[in-house]
Amino acid sequence: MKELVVETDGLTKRYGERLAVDRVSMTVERGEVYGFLGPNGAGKTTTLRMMLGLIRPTAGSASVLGRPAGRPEVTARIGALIEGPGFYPYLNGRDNLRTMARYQGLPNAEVDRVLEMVDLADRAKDAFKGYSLGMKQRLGVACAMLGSPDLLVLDEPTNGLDPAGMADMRALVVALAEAGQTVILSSHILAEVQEICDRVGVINQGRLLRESTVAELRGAATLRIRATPEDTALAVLMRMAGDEGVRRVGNESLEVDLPASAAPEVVRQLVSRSVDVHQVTVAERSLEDAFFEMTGTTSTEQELVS
Ligand SMILES: Nc1ncnc2c1ncn2[C@@H]1O[C@H](COP(=O)(O)OP(=O)(O)OP(=O)(O)O)[C@@H](O)[C@H]1O
Repeated sequence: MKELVVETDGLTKRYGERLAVDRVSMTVERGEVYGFLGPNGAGKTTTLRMMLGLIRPTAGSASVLGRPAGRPEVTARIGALIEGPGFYPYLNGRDNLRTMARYQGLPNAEVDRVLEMVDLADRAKDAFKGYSLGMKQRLGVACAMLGSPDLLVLDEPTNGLDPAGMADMRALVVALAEAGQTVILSSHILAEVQEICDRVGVINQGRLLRESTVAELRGAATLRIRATPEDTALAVLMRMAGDEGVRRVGNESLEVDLPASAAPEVVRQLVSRSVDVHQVTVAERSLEDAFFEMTGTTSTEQELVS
């Protein structure tokens, strides 16, 4: 069985009348990149803060590494980048990290290790204030990685970055994941989560709507086929995918509930019945489609960016 690094049970946070987090029960397994996905104000940061023991839940519980969240020995095993780290602007990157490392009783060699990891070793002697936003964020991740934490929590790590900075940050998370690091990454950017996460928790208005792998969330792929005569094509496809497994899409295409791997056999069967196959494409739902289906809202209403 997979080891759970995080497990929350009915985790709830109320601010006066506002229910910021509403009975969230989620799990994060060791070694995975968990995408915590939801629009602005959904309750992501509040949930993460409870996991880190920065705020207390109104009800429910969070356990991290098998212990109640907030215990000092647990917090010491988590590296977090939440709401931008506070660095000294006139100190260089390395000295900023050395200050943090000293505070945690870590040697200077550990600073050099994490600087390499985030690809900032070459710029380590430059003053922090001269760094680009992307470099500042990467230094924040380096800081969170000091002491090799069991869990890395990144709250909207690409927020405010330009496309190149975002790509760098995504590559960094992928590299960390490949090195076996467990990561929770919150984001409102669906395409980003789809690209780098193993599993996703979708949160909206404080409620966890779904927790699953990206593939499960998107559902099975379907085949889109344009073939004539359509009636014969329909009969062949229904024999292969069942009556319920074939639909007309638009004027000319048929959608079939079969995986991409079935495409060659589908074409063979159609051709053997003298059907002309004009086009076969694999139609995959994006995470964005799945999200909107779940929440029943449009991107403008949800302030989601993809
Ligand atoms: N300290 C607080 N006092 C009162 N309300 C709060 C507080 N912190 C958060 N909230 C409210 O709780 C809800 C959830 O906020 P939270 O910051 O957790 O959302 P989020 O998903 O992280 O959003 P974002 O992507 O904008 O950071 C919001 O309605 C927010 O206004």
